[in-house]
Amino acid sequence: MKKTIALLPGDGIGREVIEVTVDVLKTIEEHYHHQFQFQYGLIGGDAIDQTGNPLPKETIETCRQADAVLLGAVGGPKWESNPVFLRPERGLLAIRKELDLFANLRPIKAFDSLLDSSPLKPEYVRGVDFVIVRELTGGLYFGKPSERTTQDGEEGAVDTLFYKRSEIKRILVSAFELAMTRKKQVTSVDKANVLESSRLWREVAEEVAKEYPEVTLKHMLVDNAAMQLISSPNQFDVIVTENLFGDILSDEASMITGSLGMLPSASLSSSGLHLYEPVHGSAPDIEGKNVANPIAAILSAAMMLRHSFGLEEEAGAIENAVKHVLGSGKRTADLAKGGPYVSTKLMTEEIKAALADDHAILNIMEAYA
Ligand SMILES: NC(=O)C1=CN([C@@H]2O[C@H](COP(=O)(O)OP(=O)(O)OC[C@H]3O[C@@H](n4cnc5c(N)ncnc54)[C@H](O)[C@@H]3O)[C@@H](O)[C@H]2O)C=CC1
Ligand SMILES: CC(C)CC(=O)C(=O)O
Ligand SMILES: [Mg+2]
Repeated sequence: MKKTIALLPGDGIGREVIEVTVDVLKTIEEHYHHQFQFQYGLIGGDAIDQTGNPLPKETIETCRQADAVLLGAVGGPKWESNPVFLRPERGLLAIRKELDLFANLRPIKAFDSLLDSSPLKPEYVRGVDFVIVRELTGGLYFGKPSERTTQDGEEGAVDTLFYKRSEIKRILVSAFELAMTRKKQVTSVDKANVLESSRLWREVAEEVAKEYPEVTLKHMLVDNAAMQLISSPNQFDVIVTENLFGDILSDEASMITGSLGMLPSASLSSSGLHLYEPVHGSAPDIEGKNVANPIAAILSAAMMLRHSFGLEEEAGAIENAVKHVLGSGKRTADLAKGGPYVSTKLMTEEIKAALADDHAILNIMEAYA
């Protein structure tokens, strides 16, 4: 299979994890006889430095001409004093809007071998397998006005949380469709006791639920949801929520798996061009040290192979390789709890070796079938 992949490494550890993820994809290419063409694009602080724009139009063009997009992360202290329109994060928000990537799927799946890496008790973590479906192109991050203002003669600031009915409906439909392929349980998270946007969200959720009689819909207030994620994460199948709540809850939920460095994601659009990105940011505190956990990015690439290219076997092979390496006790620093750990590059080499072994075994089985 021939596919073009747009690569947007971005800043900080985004560059480090994309570099090694490309190595993993090249291993897949070699073993399964595919041809992946990689086209690089600038985004974030890197793009500001080189072009003065956090999302140059050439980057959008590169993405549009690709079959899928793989992104690292953006941001960092170097650009923190930039005016708001020149912040690296603007590039990320802009690409999400530009490509209409409204549905961000963030799977939270606990690996048995990492039960000890989570701060939660193993009995809470074992078997956890749910997906947060985060609305990605609306809500507070895109609301207008978003500015400094004056009220009662005093300086203040305003951000706006606005959702159109159609925006709420399409993300809920995505969540219900996903639930139909899983345990058929949707938990819709909102703050309907306070926010009008949440009351509209609930209304639309009830309407969409009528189209999916096999799916159970539960509403949960976001503060309660934050607590339930820690106290009984096993109750969840599909969580659907608006942009800001999803952002916060998914970082919290990552600790069930042991680290933020474990969570992959897929940002989906109705156009068929999707973007895949680890949930974490550019992690300036560990940048350049070869200690970042590459698994979130590598599993994002697996999601890309499955969702964008239909390469189920290849995606499964990456996931199995990750499982195997973690099962053999290899840990990056974030998972090691002060114990011995391997570098970003070594972890990737282990995953590539497991992929090669897995493939060799498959070849032997085929030969004797
Ligand atoms: N998707 C994106 O591009 C995102 C960008 N950001 C940006 O990243 C910058 C840093 O933000 P933070 O709040 O520090 O969040 P962050 O997600 O970059 O890091 C939070 C903590 O998790 C650790 N961490 C994150 N990913 C890791 C990995 N793969 N392996 C090991 N440890 C990992 C970091 O070392 C840090 O201690 C900011 O400029 C922020 O705006 C933040 C989140 C998402
Ligand atoms: C710039 C932020 C919205 C990025 C982030 O935290 C995320 O998408 O998870
Ligand atoms: Mg976030």
